Order: sequence, then structure tokens, then C-alpha cells
Amino acid sequence: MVNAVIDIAPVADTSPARGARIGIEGVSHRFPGHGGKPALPVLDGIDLSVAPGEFVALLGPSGCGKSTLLRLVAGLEPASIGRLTQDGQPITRPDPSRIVVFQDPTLYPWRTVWDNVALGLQARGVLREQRGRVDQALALVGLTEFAGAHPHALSGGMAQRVALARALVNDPSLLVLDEPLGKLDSLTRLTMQGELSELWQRQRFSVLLVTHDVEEALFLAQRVVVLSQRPARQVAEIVVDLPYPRHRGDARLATLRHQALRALGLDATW
Ligand SMILES: Nc1ncnc2c1ncn2[C@@H]1O[C@H](COP(=O)(O)OP(=O)(O)OP(=O)(O)O)[C@@H](O)[C@H]1O
Repeated sequence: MVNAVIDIAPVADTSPARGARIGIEGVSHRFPGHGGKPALPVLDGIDLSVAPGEFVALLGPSGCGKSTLLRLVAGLEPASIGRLTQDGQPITRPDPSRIVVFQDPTLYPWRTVWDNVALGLQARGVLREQRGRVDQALALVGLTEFAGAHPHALSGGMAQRVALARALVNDPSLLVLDEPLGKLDSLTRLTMQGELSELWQRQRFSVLLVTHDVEEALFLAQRVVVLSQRPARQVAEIVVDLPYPRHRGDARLATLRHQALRALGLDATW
């Protein structure tokens, strides 16, 4: 099935930010060794903050510890060393105000799109009073017409929109995005990047995005943090001081791309 086409109208970057302030202070993490194997150090002294409504992207080599950092921020596990905070309060467990969207949308095939999105509210026991939020979330991702469809009838891009709607229904103040567009074909991926950018400009939640795609990071984020090989340390921070909506052909993006590739230790001549 072809993706629903959504017009990306230019959106002025004027909405007030309502996202969370995230603090990551001196965070190191290691996984314990088993059966005589040594412990695995994964993160090494990460200091990073996300301002309310800010869009920050993390780039780094495969296996360096990006997803681990996201899991700590989401509260899915505690850091070995250091402090993680949301609006000044320690992050100690998962919370509906910080929602993770993974590469795989993991939709329940026997439930309709509407029911899949409603799951977040159902789990919290607030679905009865807040049914309207499911409709709002589906409208935000352009899937109102597909509310009654089942996942098998959706394209990859549409399924990932449902996963986004399932996050948005909780009205999160931080979206934690772990390669959310990584499994999409390249054209759908470009379309979804535009949609994600527009959504963020309208809603102004804070975003922490992990991606392997340098162009994606620079197109979407206000700041790109480059991590080293494991154990991950911060090796560069690239401020993308360009207004939204951004234009992929902008020469300044090409310059920043070279900076990012150099920070990743790659030859930027191609
Ligand atoms: N629960 C765990 N127990 C032990 N080791 C783990 C665990 N989770 C991740 N690791 C290891 O920690 C390292 C970092 O993993 P992580 O998934 O954070 O990297 P990543 O940068 O997100 O990788 P990729 O870019 O390939 O997705 C890897 O070597 C991985 O095998």
C-alpha cells in the first residue's frame, strides 16, 4: 500500500517549548561480566543536557553505546555512575512523559490502528476518559482515515506513524527515538523526516534521537552530539543553527556534514 501523502506546510518556529529539561551528568555505564568474562564498559563520562523543546541527535559508531544511553534516559535501567534528571528530578523508572520509539513499530496485528494507539492510555487505565486523544494523535500523524485498518494493510512508513501516534497519545514531554526510521526505504525515510520535523515544530516536546544517518541528524536536530567507539565518550558537538523548515540543498548543511564525518573518523571526500 502506498503511504498517505501529507503536505508539509512551512511551519514557523514560534511555538512555545513545552518539553522536558533532561540532565545527563557524569554518566558512565558498564554491563557486568558473566561466566568469568570481564565487565563491559559502554559509556564513559557523558555530560549532556537537553533544553525544554530542544531536538538533540546522537551519532556514533555501531555498538558504541547509543541505545544504552537512551535506555538510561528512558529510565529502563539505572546508570552505573552519574546522575540523570528530568526537570531536576532523578530519573529512576520509566514514565509516560518519556516515551521511547524503536526501529521496529511492534504493532499488535489483531488490533486495529486505533486500538494499537489506544494501548498507551489503556495501560494507564485512562482510556475511557481520554478517548479523544487517540483521535488527536492519529490526526497528528495523518492517519485518521486508517483508524479502522489492521497493521497488515499498512506500509512500513504508516506502521511507524502508528508507533509515533502511540507515543504522542501520552502527550510526552520527551520523545526518545532509537533509529525510528532505520527500517524504512530511503524515499519513505525522507518523507518521514519531514513529517517528524513538522510534528516537533508544532508540538515542541524535547527529542533525543539516535540515528546512523548523518544527513538525518543534521536535517532534524538543533544539536548533534558525536560519540566515540565504545566506551562512548563525546568527541564533538555540532550546533545546527539553521531555521526550520530546512532545505536539504542548503550549502551550510554540506559543511556541517563534513564536520560530522570527520568527527566520526570518516574521510569526508565522498
Ligand atoms: N543488556 C546488556 N548486557 C550486556 N551487554 C549489552 C547489553 N545491552 C547492550 N550490550 C552491549 O553494549 C554495547 C553497546 O550496545 P548499544 O546497543 O548501546 O550500542 P549502539 O551504539 O546503540 O549500537 P547500534 O548502533 O549497533 O545499534 C554492545 O557491545 C552491546 O553488545
